[in-house]
This record gives sequence, C-alpha cells and structure tokens, in this order.
Amino acid sequence: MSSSATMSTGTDYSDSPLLWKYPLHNLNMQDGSGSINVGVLGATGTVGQRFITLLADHPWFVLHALGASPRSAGKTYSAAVNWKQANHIPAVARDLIVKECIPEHFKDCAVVFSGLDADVAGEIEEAFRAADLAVFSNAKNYRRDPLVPLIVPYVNPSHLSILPQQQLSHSPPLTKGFIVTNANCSTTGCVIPLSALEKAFGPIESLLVTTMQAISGAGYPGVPALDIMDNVIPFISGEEEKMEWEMLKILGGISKADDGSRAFDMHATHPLRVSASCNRVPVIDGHTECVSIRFAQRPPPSPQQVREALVGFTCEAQTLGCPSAPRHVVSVHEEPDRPQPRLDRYYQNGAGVSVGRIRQCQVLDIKFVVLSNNVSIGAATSSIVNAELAILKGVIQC
Ligand SMILES: NC(=O)C1=CN([C@@H]2O[C@H](COP(=O)(O)OP(=O)(O)OC[C@H]3O[C@@H](n4cnc5c(N)ncnc54)[C@H](OP(=O)(O)O)[C@@H]3O)[C@@H](O)[C@H]2O)C=CC1
Ligand SMILES: N[C@@H](CC(=O)OP(=O)(O)O)C(=O)O
Repeated sequence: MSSSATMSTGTDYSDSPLLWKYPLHNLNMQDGSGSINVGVLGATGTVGQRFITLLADHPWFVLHALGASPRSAGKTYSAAVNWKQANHIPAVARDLIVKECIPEHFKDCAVVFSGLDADVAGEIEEAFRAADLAVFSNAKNYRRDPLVPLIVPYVNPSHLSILPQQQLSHSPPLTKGFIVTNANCSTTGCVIPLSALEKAFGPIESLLVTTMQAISGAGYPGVPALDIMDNVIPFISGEEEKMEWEMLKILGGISKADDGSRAFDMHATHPLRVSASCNRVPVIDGHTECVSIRFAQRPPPSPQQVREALVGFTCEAQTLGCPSAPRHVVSVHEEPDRPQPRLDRYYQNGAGVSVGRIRQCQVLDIKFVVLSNNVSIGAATSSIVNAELAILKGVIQC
C-alpha cells in the first residue's frame, strides 16, 4: 500500500486545488481565474504538446501565441502539429496560426514558455529576453550561466532572487525580460526527493544514480524502433555530466563576491559528490532512477525516518498556492515492486514523483527508486510552476 497522504497506489489523475490568494491585477479575486497572455515556443514538439495540454485549462494563463520552426509557421496549429497526446488538441489551440519564433509575434505575452530544440534555443531565447520578455525554458543552453537560475519548482524557488542582477547585467539593462531554466528531466526526478531529505536531515554527501530513461526524453521521432525495441542503450549523450553538475547548482546557494555581486557557483556552495549512469529503455514516458545516498549526518536516518520525511514533504509552491503544484509532491510506495512507469507516471497528473524500495544500502546509507514523468514534472509542468511562482513572488507584475 502507498503511504502518501492520499493513500493512492500511485495513479492519481486528480487536479490540484486552486489555492491562489494574492491580489494580482489580471487575476479574478473571486474565482482565481485569470487572463495572463502566454506564448509557447517549440509548441509542436513533445514538450510543446504537453505545454498546450496543461495550459489549455490553466486558471490564470491564456494561450495567446504559438511558435515553431519555419516549416510550421503560417499553418494552423492542428495542421502543423503531429499530435501524439491521448487527449484531442485543445480547442483553444487548434486554430491558432503558428508563428516564427520572433519576439514581435509574442509582444503581448507576459510569459513565454520554451520547448525549443537546443540547437536553436540559444539564439531565439536570447532574442526574446533582449526584447524584454520573460522566458521559462526547458532547453539546456543557459542552465550553466551564473546569472540564470536553474529552478526545480519544489526545490529552489528562492533562486529567482538572482533575476534583478541578470536584468541589470544585460546590455542594455532589462526591466521585464529574463531567462529562467528548468533542469534536465533526470536531474529533476532525482533532486526532488533529495531536497526533501536534505530539509529533514541536512546535507547529502554522496550520490550514486542509475537511470532508466523513457524514449520520449529524446523528442520526436527520437530513438529508432530498431535500436530501442528489445534493448537497453547504456548511453545518452551529455546526460551523465548534466546530472552531475545540475544537482550542485540546484541544491547549492548563491555566492556573494567581495563587491556585493551575486552569482551561482556550483562548486563553491554544495559538498555533494554525484556519479550518474544513464540508460535509455523501451518505455514511452517516465524516467526510473535507482538512487543510493550517504548523509553527512552520523548516524544517518533510518529507512523509516526517510519514508516519513518524504511523505511529509511540502514546498513553497504549495504554500504560496501555485495552481499547478501537486497536492502531494512525493508518493511513497511500500509494495516491493513499485514505482513502475506504466502505473505511476501520472501521479498527481504527472506533477508529483513516486518513490519506493526505500532500504538500507550496505555501501552508502540509504537506497531507493524514484519515478518521474519526464515530459510533465521533468519539463512542461516545471516551467509552468516556475512561472506561477514568479508571479506569486512578484517577479512578474500582472
Ligand atoms: N522530451 C523531454 O522529456 C524533455 C525535453 N527537454 C528539452 O526541451 C526541448 C524540447 O524537447 P522536445 O519537445 O523533446 O523536442 P522536439 O524535437 O519534440 O521539438 C522541438 C521543437 O522545436 C521546434 N524547432 C525546431 N527547429 C526550430 C527552428 N529553427 N526555429 C524554431 N523552432 C524550431 C520544433 O518545431 P517544428 O515542429 O516546426 O520542427 C518543435 O516545436 C529540448 O531543448 C529538450 O532538450 C527537457 C526535458 C525533458
Ligand atoms: N536528455 C533527456 C531529455 C532532454 O532533452 O534533456 P536536456 O533538456 O537536459 O537536454 C532524455 O533524453 O531523457
């Protein structure tokens, strides 16, 4: 039986409650509905389609502009997209004309989400920032930038505080434009339980993680069927390196130099040592990760204490009232054969993570398995909750 507070066995399609409570100009105080125009870059891709699905019913955000490559521009969304979701294309998006990814077409958007191919994201996202637009990106291009926050919404929303400095250091300085990135999907799934455990027991010193990553992580059409069927591929280009440094930036703090300037310096701010091994497996959606950790605290917490800390984990995205935050971030399973991608990838509509097999590790301290939806909390959901946090924290004025 699962010991999340919902007593779910993992699959929970329920919507998050609307907890919003702040007086924002474009939001209706009575019912929390809103009219904040948003755009999606890369709207036709794997991540883009998840953005469209999630934003179509969003209480605050209104899909206003969609962008993709010149191959898609000028067509209606339904003609341009190779729709691969189980639901129909939402009515609000179907007849929108897909634009080229040029800031002019998005000037009426308070928020621009990016699911762009990393080959083009660098230049396009910078053009949008320079046009004073707020960009929430899934692409890897700006994650290492010392003035760009790398935010997993349930873990480090305080890192949004670097944004005024990012804006000031831009040439010319910006008043509204910035880039916020979210993490690699495997990093995201792993760092959520880690942060819950650090909150309860202090720093984690060492981490060994082995991933089993879904095919959808490679976008569409992704890995050829003849490569992935009946097979496991023990290599995903650049993935292990990304996991190893991204965790440090996310779990670390912001360093302050002698002149008062602030920046991310991942090697200065967190003692964690990470070794990642990444594998592609024949699963459509949902990354599974086997994690072993050693705590700095001696003696370390017991498996039961770890279970309780994960079940009890709450975060600022929930207390502030982000509408897309899950009611429960972590579902803890006690069945010996869970979590599993097919059964658990839609926990909290893909916004939560599922943890199981929490047990003693004979080499480090504790080991467990975590399953996360790579396209939802691993990508689109993270960006959306990050934008909700930015609005509730007053970083974006609506
Ligand atoms: N899939 C996942 O699980 C995750 C993906 N990411 C990252 O998110 C981003 C999107 O990934 P994913 O959706 O899988 O990728 P896809 O390949 O499925 O989609 C790429 C998108 O980029 C658009 N595009 C391609 N070339 C251009 C161009 N020259 N100008 C404008 N738009 C262009 C495509 O438009 P068109 O259809 O017109 O070609 C499409 O909308 C990537 O950076 C990826 O690394 C991050 C975490 C998880
Ligand atoms: N590389 C990931 C998905 C991805 O696009 O990651 P990133 O945004 O870090 O490039 C996977 O294949 O599952």
